[in-house]
Amino acid sequence: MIEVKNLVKKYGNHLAVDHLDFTVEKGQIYGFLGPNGAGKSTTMNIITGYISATEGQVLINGHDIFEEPENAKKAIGYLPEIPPLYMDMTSKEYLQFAAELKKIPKDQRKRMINEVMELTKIDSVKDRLIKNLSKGYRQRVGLAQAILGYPEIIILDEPTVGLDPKQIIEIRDLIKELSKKHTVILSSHILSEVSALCDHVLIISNGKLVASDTPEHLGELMAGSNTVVLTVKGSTEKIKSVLNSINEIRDYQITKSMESGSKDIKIQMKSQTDIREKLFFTFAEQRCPILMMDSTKISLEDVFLELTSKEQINEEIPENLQEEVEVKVEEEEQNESNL
Ligand SMILES: Nc1ncnc2c1ncn2[C@@H]1O[C@H](COP(=O)(O)OP(=O)(O)OP(=O)(O)O)[C@@H](O)[C@H]1O
Repeated sequence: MIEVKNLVKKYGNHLAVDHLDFTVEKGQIYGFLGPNGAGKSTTMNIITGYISATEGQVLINGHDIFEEPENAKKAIGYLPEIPPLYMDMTSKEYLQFAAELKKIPKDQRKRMINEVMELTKIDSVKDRLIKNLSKGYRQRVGLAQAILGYPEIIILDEPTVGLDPKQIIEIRDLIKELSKKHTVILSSHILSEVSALCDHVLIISNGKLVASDTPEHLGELMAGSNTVVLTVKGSTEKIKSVLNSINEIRDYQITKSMESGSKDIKIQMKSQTDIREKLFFTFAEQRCPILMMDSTKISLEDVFLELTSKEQINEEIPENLQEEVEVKVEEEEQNESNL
């Protein structure tokens, strides 16, 4: 439905979008997530034909947004970060103007405008000048404009920014409702919003796509997901032999504990299996008492931070760290025995 191929956008020397590739399938809500300045708005502005790309291609239902803009844009309704509203028009006048621009047939305009005003709950302010509307209502007018004509794809840049909690809930409910018939792409830096609303998350950092998956799957896949932390009494050698014998363990780090003769261990599992009982019995067999054990699950917030902080993008890092940590522990043990 939307294919973004090798998309690049440079502002002067600044690379705002760095070779993006992704596909958006029909009938789902996609969350475009990233820190400030990551390139979300730039990407959305390119997909919707607002600005040009430096390199790459965007196909909307097979139509190139740059070469066949009319055909491509027909399928898209867009609410930019700052809705392009005309302050001296009333809400209804603005929607009539938008209907003309969208070339909605005259005999359908009135009905469609009434429907979107009802959907976005702006009926009560339809005759008020936009400049006299609150931010929340202006946002709704922008949204009404985006869904006018029922385009297949609705793209919303930060749709709930500046709204009060009640309005946020209403707009989210509306987005859910829209997703029954439309494909929705929304950008946000509110993680709970993306978690709650989206079927699929695209995480962008420094113009690059760093993850593309369901919110649940992202949590499971990340290092640290389904993590168990323990404090165990025993030598590093014995602890390692126990940990190496458990297949479900993907990765672990051992550090010196505050408790004398003990080690702190952080374990990442390969899957969502609960291995706490197995750990208990295997350490017990080796006569290594577990002094503390706790399991944690990763949130989308952790995934976001991990993926968007430059230092940790490389998945190799945990393994390298593990080696460093192990060497450190061994050195410390050596020092202890020398004393
Ligand atoms: N017209 C422009 N001229 C020069 N640089 C720009 C322009 N528009 C955006 N940028 C820069 O490109 C980068 C990406 O900006 P963009 O607005 O796409 O990010 P964003 O992810 O939408 O951020 P935010 O969440 O803050 O809106 C930023 O570093 C920004 O300063």
